[in-house]
Amino acid sequence: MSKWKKQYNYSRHYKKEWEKDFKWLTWIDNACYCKWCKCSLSNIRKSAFDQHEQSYKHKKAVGVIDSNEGPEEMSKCREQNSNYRQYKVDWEEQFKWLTWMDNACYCKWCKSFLSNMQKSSFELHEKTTKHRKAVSYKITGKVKENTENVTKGVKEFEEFISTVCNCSVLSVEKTRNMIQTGILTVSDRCSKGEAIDESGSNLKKIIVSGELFQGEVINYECVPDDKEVIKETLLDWCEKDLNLIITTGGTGFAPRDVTPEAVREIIEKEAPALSVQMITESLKVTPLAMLSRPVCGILVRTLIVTLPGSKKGSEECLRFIAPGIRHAVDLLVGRVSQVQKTHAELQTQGVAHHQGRSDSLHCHHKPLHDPHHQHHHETHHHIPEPEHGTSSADVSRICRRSRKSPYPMISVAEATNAVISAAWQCSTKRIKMDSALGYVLAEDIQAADPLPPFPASIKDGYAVVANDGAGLRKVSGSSTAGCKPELYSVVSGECTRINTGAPVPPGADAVVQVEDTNLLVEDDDGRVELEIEILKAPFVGQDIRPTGCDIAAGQTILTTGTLLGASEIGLLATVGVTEVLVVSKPTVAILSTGNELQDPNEPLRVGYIRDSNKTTLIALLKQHDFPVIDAGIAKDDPTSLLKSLKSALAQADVLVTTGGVSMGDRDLLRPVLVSDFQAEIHFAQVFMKPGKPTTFATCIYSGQKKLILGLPGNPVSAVVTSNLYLLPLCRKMSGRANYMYTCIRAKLSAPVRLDPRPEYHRATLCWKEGEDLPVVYSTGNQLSSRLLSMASAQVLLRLPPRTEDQESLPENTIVEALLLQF
Ligand SMILES: Nc1nc2c(c(=O)[nH]1)N[C@H]1C(S)=C(S)[C@@H](COP(=O)(O)OP(=O)(O)OC[C@H]3O[C@@H](n4cnc5c(N)ncnc54)[C@H](O)[C@@H]3O)O[C@H]1N2
Ligand code: MOO
Repeated sequence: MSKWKKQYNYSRHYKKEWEKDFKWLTWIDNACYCKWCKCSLSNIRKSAFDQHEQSYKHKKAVGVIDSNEGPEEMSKCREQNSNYRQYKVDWEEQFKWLTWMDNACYCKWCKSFLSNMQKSSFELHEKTTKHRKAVSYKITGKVKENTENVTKGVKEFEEFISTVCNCSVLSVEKTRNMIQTGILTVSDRCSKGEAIDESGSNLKKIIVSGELFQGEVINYECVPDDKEVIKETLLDWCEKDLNLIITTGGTGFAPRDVTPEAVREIIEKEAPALSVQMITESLKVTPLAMLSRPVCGILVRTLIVTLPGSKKGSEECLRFIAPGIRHAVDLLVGRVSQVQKTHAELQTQGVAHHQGRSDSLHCHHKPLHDPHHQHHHETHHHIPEPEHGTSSADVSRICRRSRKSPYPMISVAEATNAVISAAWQCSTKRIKMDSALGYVLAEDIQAADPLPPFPASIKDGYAVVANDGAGLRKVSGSSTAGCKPELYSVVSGECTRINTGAPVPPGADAVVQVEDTNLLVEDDDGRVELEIEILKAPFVGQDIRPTGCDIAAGQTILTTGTLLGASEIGLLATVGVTEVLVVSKPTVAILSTGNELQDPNEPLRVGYIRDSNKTTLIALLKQHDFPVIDAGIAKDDPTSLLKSLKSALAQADVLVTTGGVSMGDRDLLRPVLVSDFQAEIHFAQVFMKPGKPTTFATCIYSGQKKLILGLPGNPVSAVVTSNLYLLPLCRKMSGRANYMYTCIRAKLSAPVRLDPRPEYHRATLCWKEGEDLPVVYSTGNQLSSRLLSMASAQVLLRLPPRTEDQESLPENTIVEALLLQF
């Protein structure tokens, strides 16, 4: 047996023993309790155990339970306890998969917390996509971490996975969207071994092949036609959060056919259209399909479908419903991005023909949805929303809150990538040229007519016939800007006075600037030039802009994706395009959170501070030309937060909150987003200063995708993280190709001490005579609360984290500086 498997079984065995024999401690959620006196133990270190055993409360509780047995039981407990501790040491030494920190047990591979150490939760965890993804991620070497065990155990672990989980190690790509499936064959004969389960194994083969959808078979069992056994098995599998359960058998008219009845008793919602699809299609194959009684439905997040018992019938029925399975599962588990992708595909591709895989909603008969089904902004699917006014987030058990953030700490690059990847480009709209400044063009613009529309003079002077050379000219008229080009024509020996931009008259083929002429004859009162002398022989075309020399008729002057600045708007005016199609900008709502906050317009109350974050961020967005909504101040209680979030989400594409994202018992943003909005938290800890607890989540609200940036409450943290994440996000959504900030290199004017986290240090910028690079000056104390350090800052210096070898950077070090104004 492989080492992994041995360790695995060892742990199982140990836990069983522990649960059976050990009377003193127990685990609920991720906390350890004393069974006697029900005290929670903050950690499971020896010192804490010893101390607890000596406590009056514990001794009394032991005595109360059984005054005679108490002391004896206590010493048994002590013995068990020390065995347990020894076990833990051995366990940690040998078992590489799980580890303990404080009072929680977590998986070393994927860093997930395991809420308890019961067999079922371990097994369940091993099969999660997250865990297996992490394992395969490390094994395939995509992440270079300190994975001593991994490199040692690649082979062993592969073997372990294939033995224990009954499947092979999967690549990251493959595991991402796997539909975790259970196949339950319902047959008296197969369950007794009197017949071979061909249907179940055939379904398993089809699913594993990935031919229909990306699926993996987590459970595969054969049970008799016994309603209670079927129900029990299904309930057990649903508890493991399988995405899909397929039963085969027991759906007919035979007296013992009870699968539909069993399923109907446990599902919360029926999915009759799946049954209709199976029946409709099966009837085309055989009239006997009228005797099948499929029932499909949902229990929590698991879809259960009942297929007929025959190999052929079950395979056919699975194929009939396969096109809807992926989307159904995405909806059930709230895989927001996937749901939106499908909606977007439906919109853009319409009805495609089914070829091979059915892992999409494009089926060969007809679209499963109305072809008018819109992209996520107009989707009709109902992803659960908080319908009630009271938050369902339970934040009452303060003592048991996680003492370590359950979210992994990620780098700024990873965080940026997560935010940017979640962004979509806003829809397009036609707007007036005058309001188009700062928008991105969503169409090419062509010039309808040439510029100049006629040959125009480049100089103030005289339009002449070049061939006449230098010498005397009779002045026959004048062409001023705005006059009709054909007004005068020029013949040999004559010339016309002309101004810059005026049309060159017919006959003339050169312009001589006034500086290259002399006046010879004028009329009596000096108002009219009669004759002039050309001092230098002109050449053909001299000082004339030919028709269309700036812009040709039909020329594309601006292309899709161009950011409309002043000159671009000017070009629109030039060609007379006064309305343009542009990419809309996202609407951002800003919500402050905190009981201590008050409106800055009101006199300061005792215990309060003025809310500055909202004002700062609204100004920042205005400065960058993004529409912004003031979503007010939410109190630090789940229901107030829920109300404010609902109102803000109803109005905005992007919601920015400040405060309430750290580790305090009043930091409620994440619990409320998860419990009430089924939001997906993409990250909640970033390795940076300031901005460590920056949180990014997405959810569907009123059928529309929403992006939520939960920024830290500290005023500097909020504005720094806005520059790093919010502005690039808004630019990306507005269709800007260059959505990131600009960085330059600059020299430190003084030494700077490094922070343990990569720091975004506020500084001013100045060019010094003779320096090759600009020099930067720190704005002083960099406390995250000190907005003054941000006030005059022009750049954020990206400083590396402190290491043992490098505690500070000396003067003149060249550092990267992120420009705040560009
Ligand atoms: N145990 C831990 N505590 C903290 C950690 C940690 O990792 N473990 N992280 C610290 C860091 S870093 C930051 S940053 C802050 C972020 O905290 P929150 O985002 O939860 O924000 P609050 O606690 O609500 O407020 C922090 C600070 O900012 C003031 N504030 C909040 N909102 C505003 C506003 N709109 N205008 C002006 N000032 C505001 C608030 O009064 C607090 O002083 O957490 C650390 N703690
Ligand atoms: O990460 Mo916090 O933003 O340093 O103060």
